Amino acid sequence: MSKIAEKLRVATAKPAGAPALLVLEDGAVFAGTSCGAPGEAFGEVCFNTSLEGYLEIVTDPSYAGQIVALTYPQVGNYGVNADDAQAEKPALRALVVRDMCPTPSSWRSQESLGDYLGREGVVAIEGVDTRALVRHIRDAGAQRAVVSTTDADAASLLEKVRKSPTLVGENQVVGVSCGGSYSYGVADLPASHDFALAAPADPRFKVVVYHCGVKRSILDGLVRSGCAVTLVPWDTPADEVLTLSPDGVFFSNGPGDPDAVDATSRAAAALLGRVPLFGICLGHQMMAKAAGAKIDKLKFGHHGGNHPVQNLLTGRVEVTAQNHGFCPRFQSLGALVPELSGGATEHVDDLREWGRRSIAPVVANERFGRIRLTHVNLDDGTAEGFAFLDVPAFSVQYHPEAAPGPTDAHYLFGAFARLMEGRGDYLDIDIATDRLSGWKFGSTTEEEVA
Ligand SMILES: NC(=O)CC[C@H](N)C(=O)O
Repeated sequence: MSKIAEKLRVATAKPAGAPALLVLEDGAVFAGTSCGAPGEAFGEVCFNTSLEGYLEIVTDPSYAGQIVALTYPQVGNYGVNADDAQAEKPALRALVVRDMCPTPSSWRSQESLGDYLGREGVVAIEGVDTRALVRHIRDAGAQRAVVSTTDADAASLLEKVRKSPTLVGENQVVGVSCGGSYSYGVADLPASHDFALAAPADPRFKVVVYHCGVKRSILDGLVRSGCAVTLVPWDTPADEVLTLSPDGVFFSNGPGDPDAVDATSRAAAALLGRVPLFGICLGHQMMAKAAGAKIDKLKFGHHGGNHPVQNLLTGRVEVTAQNHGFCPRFQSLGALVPELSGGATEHVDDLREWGRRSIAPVVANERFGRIRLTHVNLDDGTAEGFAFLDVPAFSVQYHPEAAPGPTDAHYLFGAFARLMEGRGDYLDIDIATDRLSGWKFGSTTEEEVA
């Protein structure tokens, strides 16, 4: 080694953390070192493929009950800034990375990610071959796992993992919802984000948000589209919400198995047709369940920032942020309406077929009338968006608020505003000229606010 290289090695070497182990329920073992809080944490292991936005991922309440592995190899380079956090506290069980950077460099950094995780009590392991881990999960599927810095015996950890609870059937929303109602408005926007400066001053809509573990960026998206937001707990009865006389109701993202979150889907069923509705991710699943949809569990889910989704109304492909392990099945909502489905009478197994035919198919739902498939995942053909045609409501499985990820789909917040204005063409728009939300395709800040 040259003298310079040796000096560099000494200057950048970090002190080795305590030994740590990641053990999967199928017996796979990954050794590494601790880079967060000491302890032992159980959960379903998944991987997120985003290239940046680790704080947004770590603080996304939808990760409650899960161990998250980041595929980007070096994590923590630009530190942590509280304005980027999606919730006050992280809800994920543990974090797995290849290499944790202890010396962040950014003018926005307030502390290192490792220090943040330690302070928040999140167990984390580094030094894991995350490529091997991802290939393993891709083949074997999502499963229970443990990260431990306190037990060095893989056999003993495996025994504990196999006794730990599964994600399926557990209500994780209870732990990340709010205790009572509160409001969120222009004054609450994160001050260091450019858009906070350009937000509309006078909210035009009163919106109630079912807080199932909502990401702050979703609230920001609603406020930027002219909403004054009141958040209510996940199990608030629909009648209580209606006494607030909202212009619209929003169903938020949230963790865990949607089939374990009955009170929220019951509320969605009671509100459909009585007030305009919009749902994202778990909210999409809640609205679909209200219409009787069956929910599938995906083999290892969609967690990342580059999932291609085709908008069947415009034909355009949006690159989207995603974070879900479950998905409602479009085919379970009802029989096709041939005259609104290009003459088709039979459901197709692979929903990408509708994009090939340039058709946005419609089913007849027993309870709520006609429902249109508006968005499809181009990687695996899963359903990504529904619009009800006979009641004012629509929802998407992916994350238009990004955080982290691309903002191609931010126009959906503007669409919700148009829905609340009673416009039938609220979704049938050209992304490039969507002016209502102030969004200009390709820009990252609010440049024009109508
Ligand atoms: N981000 C979310 O809202 C996730 C929804 C649900 N918990 C799922 O995993 O599918």
